[in-house]
Amino acid sequence: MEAIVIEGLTKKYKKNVALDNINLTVGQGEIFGFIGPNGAGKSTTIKCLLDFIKPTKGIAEIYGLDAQKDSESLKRIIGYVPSDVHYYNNVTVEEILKMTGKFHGIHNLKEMMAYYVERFELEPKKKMKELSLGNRKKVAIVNSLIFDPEVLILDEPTSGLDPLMQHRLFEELSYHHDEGTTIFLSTHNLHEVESFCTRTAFIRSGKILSVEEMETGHTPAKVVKLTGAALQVEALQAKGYRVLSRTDTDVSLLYQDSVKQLLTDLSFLEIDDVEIRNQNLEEKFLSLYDGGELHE
Ligand SMILES: Nc1ncnc2c1ncn2[C@@H]1O[C@H](COP(=O)(O)OP(=O)(O)OP(=O)(O)O)[C@@H](O)[C@H]1O
Repeated sequence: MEAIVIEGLTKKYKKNVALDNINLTVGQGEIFGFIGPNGAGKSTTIKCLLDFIKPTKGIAEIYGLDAQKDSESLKRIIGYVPSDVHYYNNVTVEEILKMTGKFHGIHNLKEMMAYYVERFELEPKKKMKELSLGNRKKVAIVNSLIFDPEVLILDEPTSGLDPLMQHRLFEELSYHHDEGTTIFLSTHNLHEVESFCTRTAFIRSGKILSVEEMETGHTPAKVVKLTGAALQVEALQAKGYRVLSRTDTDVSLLYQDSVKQLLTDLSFLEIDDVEIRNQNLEEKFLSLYDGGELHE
């Protein structure tokens, strides 16, 4: 069964189309990255999944349950970390975790609280209003992990965390993923996506531009830099190579096919030097976000 299914999801705020007919599926046990520039529609998608807002059109389902109609049941299986953490000012960290423990019927709450308080260096007696941004984020993280959710929906979970806490968070996420939790991770951090996610959707202006496999085994595009006095690359362009940059003596090309074919194609050129490397996610990200259309 798919863990998350989104079909034709659309959200309009008057004339502003925040989500434009998006389709996505996330498999059970996946770590799915969700990445896009500011205002792309990431939080809107998440808010529809959690029934915080009603979509204008379309369907969002989690484990076969409708995000809107079955939101009460879904709250029992989804752990959520918001991008901005707001709790009542006067409640303490301990009180929040106890409420979560009661709601989810955590039998070993005391033990779990002691574990997570130590892992994330929380001060249980502190009131929320006394906490810094990063410490409030840590409370939300612990609150989402403590009941072993079936699905974790994380909206920029590392923003505000110091590097040690970011590392601890990913250790905990790996543990929960190994236990079978499906993770939906919205982030601006390309490194997190590259090193942690199995697949990633790129969203811009409310539209899904592309969904990429992140796992090893996937052959990334190659960036091929050629040096030579009289480089004739028109034949390569006709074969689908894309010119990324060009000077009198250098040409950088983007190529996505077999390495054997690449070497054959290059053997017909007068080249002084060649450098071949994999396109990294940052370049992929920029090529997807730069300009009005998806470049391929
Ligand atoms: N309550 C609202 N009223 C009107 N427009 C809204 C509202 N909430 C979001 N939007 C608009 O919807 C679009 C998507 O916003 P959203 O918050 O989903 O983006 P995001 O990808 O999460 O951005 P960021 O990375 O900056 O958090 C934006 O154009 C935003 O201005």
